[in-house]
Amino acid sequence: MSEEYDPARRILLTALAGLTLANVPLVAAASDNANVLSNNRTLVVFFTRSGNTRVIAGVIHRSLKTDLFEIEPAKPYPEDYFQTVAQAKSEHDRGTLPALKNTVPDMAGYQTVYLGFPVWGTSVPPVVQTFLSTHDLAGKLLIPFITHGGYGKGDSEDVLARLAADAKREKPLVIEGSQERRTTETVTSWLETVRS
Ligand SMILES: Cc1cc2nc3c(=O)[nH]c(=O)nc-3n(C[C@H](O)[C@H](O)[C@H](O)COP(=O)(O)O)c2cc1C
Repeated sequence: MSEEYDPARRILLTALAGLTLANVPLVAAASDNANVLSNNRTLVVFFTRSGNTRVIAGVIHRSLKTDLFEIEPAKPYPEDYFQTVAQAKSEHDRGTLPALKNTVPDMAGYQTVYLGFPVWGTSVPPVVQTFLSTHDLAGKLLIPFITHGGYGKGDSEDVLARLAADAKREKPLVIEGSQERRTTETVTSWLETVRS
């Protein structure tokens, strides 16, 4: 899995900075119909680690008044960035698809699905592949939004074509996001200076 970053690249999503989804209703979490909104035949599904994809999901969710579902693994990824990269690489190399914490209760009720994820190892993260393998998107309009750390969407569209073969697919939004690797390395170096 390639995970080399160019430190000169700009951090994107600054225009969207400050937007969070802290209080939005999630399909999986909603038990009081809080997620029943005016455009409830459209679902925004997303996976995120460091938050970039969540910001975009939130913009779509609020703009279109859709339902919202966060893909989460049953066993969370490590908090440490480098351990997560190692685990993701191992899953990728072995073809492991981690189990989901939750599934969408009524996928049949949605006509349009926006699907957002970060590029991991030049591909679709394994847990997003689990989502695609366990939800029937046949006949639905699938609109991907993909964030990456400067190296583009990789083979994401091929994976979507394979795992959602019977969905109608829209051209994805592909957008560069900030790199947790660079942030981690910068902060770690800074900590060394303030500690001494
Ligand atoms: C495990 C892992 C693998 C990654 N692999 C790539 C990659 O192959 N190419 C790339 O451009 N960025 C890669 N990135 C960076 C993310 O795609 C990028 O920072 C993304 O915007 C993060 O989205 P998020 O904040 O929603 O998690 C990787 C990040 C992680 C954690």
